[in-house]
Amino acid sequence: MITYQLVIEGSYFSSANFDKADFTPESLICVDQSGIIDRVISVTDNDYQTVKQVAIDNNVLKQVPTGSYLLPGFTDLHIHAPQWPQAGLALDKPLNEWLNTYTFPLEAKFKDLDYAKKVYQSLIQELLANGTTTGLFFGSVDTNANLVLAQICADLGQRAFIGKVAMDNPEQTPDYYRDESAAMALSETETFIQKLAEMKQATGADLTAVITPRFVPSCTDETLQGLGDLAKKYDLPIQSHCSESIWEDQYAIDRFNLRDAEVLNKFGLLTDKAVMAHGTQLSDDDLALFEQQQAAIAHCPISNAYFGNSVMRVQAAHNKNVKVGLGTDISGGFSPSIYRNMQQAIMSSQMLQDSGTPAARLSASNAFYLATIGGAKALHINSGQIKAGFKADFQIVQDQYFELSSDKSSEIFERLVYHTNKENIKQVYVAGKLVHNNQGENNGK
Ligand SMILES: O=c1[nH]c(=O)c2nc[nH]c2[nH]1
Repeated sequence: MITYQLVIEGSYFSSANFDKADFTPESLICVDQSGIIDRVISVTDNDYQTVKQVAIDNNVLKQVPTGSYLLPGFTDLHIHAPQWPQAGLALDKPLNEWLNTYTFPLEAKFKDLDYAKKVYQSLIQELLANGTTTGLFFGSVDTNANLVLAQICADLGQRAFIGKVAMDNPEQTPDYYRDESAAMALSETETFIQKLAEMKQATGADLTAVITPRFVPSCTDETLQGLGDLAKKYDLPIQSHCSESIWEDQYAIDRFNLRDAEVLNKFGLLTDKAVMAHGTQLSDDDLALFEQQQAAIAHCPISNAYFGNSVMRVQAAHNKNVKVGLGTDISGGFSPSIYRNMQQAIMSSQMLQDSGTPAARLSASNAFYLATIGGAKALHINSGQIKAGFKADFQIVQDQYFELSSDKSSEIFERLVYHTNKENIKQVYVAGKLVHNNQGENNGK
């Protein structure tokens, strides 16, 4: 019999598809030494008691307490790591003014590596505590600060996709915060790719470099083209913003006489490994281009309420087979919680429908799919489902109203989506490793 790293005994929820979350009662979820779910054993299976006993003997059994449930960890598809000190602040200006007034000055401070360390330590702890097991991060322009972020993710066990932000267009970026030239933007990106690969090798951490043009306005043509070439050369994911606001959408038309998505595609930046944030202004033709390229959208519903000028059409994108996941967009979005973003995604979709877009509404099951399978598909990772062959990324979540509300599984599920706070997330695992413990070391074992 395989010696497991971890065996969790409990009931769990996992998305079956976009429209349905499955509930599975009492099971053993067996995690192998490489952090992959090897088997899920039902209480009615013959070897349930034997496997459980071996797990007890090996001191690797974790029992989910009554009234708590195992859920897959979440993927956050859009986080600006250096904006963490600004989360919940400075949301009083439209995107372009917000960048220049508040955000570029803040990100420029990350040349100071002590500051970077302090902020990134706090951010990663907070994300893990909120059940986020995989994050797709924009760093800052400064390569060394991005390596500090990567090291902290490695130390704390956060699976991380990280990009050195490239921005070199003197017309849209300030003197104090930009890559000096296209050549510098590209060579620093390549340095970051190589140093991250070395760190991954040295630490064994799950780190991936991401090609990161901030957005079309921030970059010269040469940088956009060079980044497209680097993405191809190293076969890497790409992240940027696309049609986030009316201003950004119009900027691409004014400069290129093309839609924002078409500009990204022209430079080789809209690939099947691309994750484009926001997309509130995407047209049907843009969605068709996303589908053709198999590119994904990071839906950031809280941030979109401030900067997006409208609600992103998640159902329309999903119906066109465009991959969609959720992003907090720290700090355009004030909350580090994907739960808060699931709730906002549902509420915003209701408003979209009420304002005349038919069949726009999202359910709790839809939002949960976006937070789990949607994000994982966008990044091509086997995460977000509790199933053999998937990464053992989990959160153990307490149902606060277990004793006074319905015990129907579909209603427990909705309660978890609507009511889970950081305090209710008792433990979080990435690839079978405990990365957040809000329960005391031996409690519940
Ligand atoms: O929400 C956003 N946050 C940013 O930092 C940013 N940069 C370009 N476009 C952006 N949108």
